[in-house]
Amino acid sequence: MAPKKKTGDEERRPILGRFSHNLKMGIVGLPNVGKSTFFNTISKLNVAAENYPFCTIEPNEARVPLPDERYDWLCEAYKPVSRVPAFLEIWDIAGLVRGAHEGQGLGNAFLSNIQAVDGIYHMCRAFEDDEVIHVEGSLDPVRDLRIVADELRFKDLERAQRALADAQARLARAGQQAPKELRLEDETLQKVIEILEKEEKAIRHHNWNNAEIEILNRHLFLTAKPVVYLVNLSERDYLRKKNKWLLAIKEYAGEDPVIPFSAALEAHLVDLELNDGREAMENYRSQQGIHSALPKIIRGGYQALNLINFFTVGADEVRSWTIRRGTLAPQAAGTIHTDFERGFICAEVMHYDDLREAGSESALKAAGKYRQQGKTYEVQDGDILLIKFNVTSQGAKKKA
Ligand SMILES: Nc1ncnc2c1ncn2[C@@H]1O[C@H](COP(=O)(O)OP(=O)(O)OP(=O)(O)O)[C@@H](O)[C@H]1O
Ligand SMILES: [Mg+2]
Repeated sequence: MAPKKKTGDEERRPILGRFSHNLKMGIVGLPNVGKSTFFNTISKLNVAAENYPFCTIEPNEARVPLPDERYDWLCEAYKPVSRVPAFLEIWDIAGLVRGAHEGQGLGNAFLSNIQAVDGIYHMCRAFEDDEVIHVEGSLDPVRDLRIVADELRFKDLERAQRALADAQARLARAGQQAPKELRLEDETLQKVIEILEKEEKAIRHHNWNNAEIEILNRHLFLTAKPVVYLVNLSERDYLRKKNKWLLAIKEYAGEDPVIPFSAALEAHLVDLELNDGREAMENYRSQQGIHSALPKIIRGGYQALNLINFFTVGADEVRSWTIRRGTLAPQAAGTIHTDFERGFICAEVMHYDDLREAGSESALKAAGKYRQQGKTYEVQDGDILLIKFNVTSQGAKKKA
């Protein structure tokens, strides 16, 4: 069977956002909705995931292991000396209030934190608790989601207007000689303003063409970032899978994913694991019929950022690597080591699904599913790679 080939230009559509393999999610929402409770819980997952020695990077930055049964299976199959899962980086961001774009609350400092992340966990509060103060005075998650979304939109509008003024000044100076690029920038920014101001829509919800996406990626607007909605429920509502706001929240979210969870319950489970051990926690969980929402939340963030995994396997190490969807084999190899990219010759590729089906590497090879791929191969989620490279004969000379 011919391998899935992806070389045509039509398929290499640019993605909105920064091109990097090191993308971050930020937790955003009104004050007191449960952001830090959630953040502290996921930070502890690092401690709970015994075999990686940490950790919160900064008090408000955490690297969370990606739950992935493919990785677990590979570790079981190869029984390597060392195992390194993939991680998702998550930032806790202080609560935003109405008027932030005009400097209310932490205002611009808050917004620049959002500027630094690539995707947003937009958290809202759907739990009743008279002891926890609500900044807006009453419980209404859809109103709260709108407040935050509007602040981001207003900030984008302000930036787009400034960028447009700048582009138009350059256009005027260039006169007849204005390059096509500059005209396109002008048109795209006008469209951005129309969408934000007239349609009151987020930039990510418009269907942009490739040239426009490239321009937007120079600005990295806040409402262009992917959003995953996290609905923080009471333990009771989460367990009975009922909450009166959920339907309206889903309606508001449209195509963006919505994940109901309970920060209080997740905190409880992680503490149980840290105090009494994993087994005790798992026992409690299965007795009570509780499913943690954390794996879904972490994978949801990963998907929103368009991140995928490839693996390297062997007796020494099984490791899961993170790349952005659309990455070609040499650049994927470069995440392992820059020499691998510089001296890339080819990649030997088997897919996790094929390995799982065949049962062993030799059976997979016998079935003709072990392939050699060149520089134009787009790495697929679940590929297992062995990189062939030669630094001395290639890159080193080229560099000289
Ligand atoms: N699902 C829940 N059910 C009940 N109480 C909760 C739930 N989630 C969080 N809380 C409580 O809500 C309060 C506020 O939570 P937290 O400090 O995490 O909010 P925050 O969003 O980080 O606020 P800030 O923006 O001010 O930093 C805490 O007392 C926390 O215990
Ligand atoms: Mg907080």
